Amino acid sequence: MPDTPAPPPVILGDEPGSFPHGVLAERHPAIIRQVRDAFPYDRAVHRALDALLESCVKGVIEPLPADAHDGERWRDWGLDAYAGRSWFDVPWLWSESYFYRRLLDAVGYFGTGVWQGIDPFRPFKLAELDAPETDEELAVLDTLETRPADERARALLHGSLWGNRADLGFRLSDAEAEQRDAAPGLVADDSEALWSLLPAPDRGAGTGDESAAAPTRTVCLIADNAGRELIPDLLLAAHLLAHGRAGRVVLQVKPYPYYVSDATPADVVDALRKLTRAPGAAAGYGRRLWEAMADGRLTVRAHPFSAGPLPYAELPDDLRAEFAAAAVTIVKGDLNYRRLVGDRRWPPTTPFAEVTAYFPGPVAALRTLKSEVITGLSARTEAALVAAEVQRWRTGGTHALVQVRP
Ligand SMILES: O=P(O)(O)OC[C@H]1O[C@](O)(CO)[C@@H](O)[C@@H]1O
Repeated sequence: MPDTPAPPPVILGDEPGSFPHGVLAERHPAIIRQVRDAFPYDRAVHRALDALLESCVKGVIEPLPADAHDGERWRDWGLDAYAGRSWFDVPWLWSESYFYRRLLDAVGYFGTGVWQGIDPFRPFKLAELDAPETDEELAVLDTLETRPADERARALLHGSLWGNRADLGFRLSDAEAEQRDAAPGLVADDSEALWSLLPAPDRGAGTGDESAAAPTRTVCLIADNAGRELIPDLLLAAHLLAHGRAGRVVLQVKPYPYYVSDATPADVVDALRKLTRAPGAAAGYGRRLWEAMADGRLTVRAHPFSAGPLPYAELPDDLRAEFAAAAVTIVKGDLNYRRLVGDRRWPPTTPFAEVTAYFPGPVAALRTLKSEVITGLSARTEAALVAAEVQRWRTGGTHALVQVRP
């Protein structure tokens, strides 16, 4: 039996001029500057932010404070092996993730002072939630309500997919991202396979009497960004519950602020309040979601692993069991895609099913492309993308994919 070939190398940020290097050397300092200006932080926080900035650009990975509540966990995740090394010389996935954990330390998020538990990205998240574009997107629901259920389902799935473009970390240092007239190209579309994993629509469902819906299975949704991505995710969840496509939706969010715009439980509540206070059909979605949370059909989880630096191949047993029992686990966004397939230099035509064979249950990725890793493309699609955009299609946020491993 020939040995299984070694996987391609893990992506590092050690190549000046490369995308990962730019994220570590330019985007992270930009995020530190934006966070510093967003709050009336005291001198101690400013000193800590200066030290982190120095460390990011010229220094090495520092260990967590000795009294860090999650020190043991980060040591299990590899901190002892990486402390003392350059941010650019360890797996990019790991160093990027650890940057956000160190940023929370610098602003006193886990401390005992006035900044304890204050999300350093909250101003950016609230500004997005209150932006006119968000109201415009919610107003579309009034029109959508007049369409047949299967058309609504497809529209809400696409809303969840393209909601991933709204990513503050991606935009904070790429201001043109919003203005760029994205040529929204789907580089892979397994949407029909995704729908086939879900129970058939319940004929009586959608009548508002969800109790009529057949007892169906759980859909896990590993969320990504708050605001204009989380709202479409919640709308999709509401539709699945209302139409018998899921008996329960488990929404996995982050236990603390992460990657600027990643959703926390507080962001879920903000999104629900936004919906319930919106005019038109959006308020009905908000009320149904609020009730579903209250009766357990919508469950929100915030597992520590969700804000960790490891690939999903290293899922802890409790999450493995949860995903194994689900009809499908929908994995949202670019970072989750990197964790799902492994942040490696896969040939783009590497089968998605091959790199996700370890995943304990059926899995679907909904992602806009914002980093280099890619799998599951046809040779024809790859050739067309390269001919049109060289390698820009990988990181510009203008292309997306729906990939499924049943
Ligand atoms: O919010 P998303 O879709 O996970 O995107 C986060 C992505 O943005 C970046 O920080 C920069 O593109 C990536 O490193 C990361 O995977």
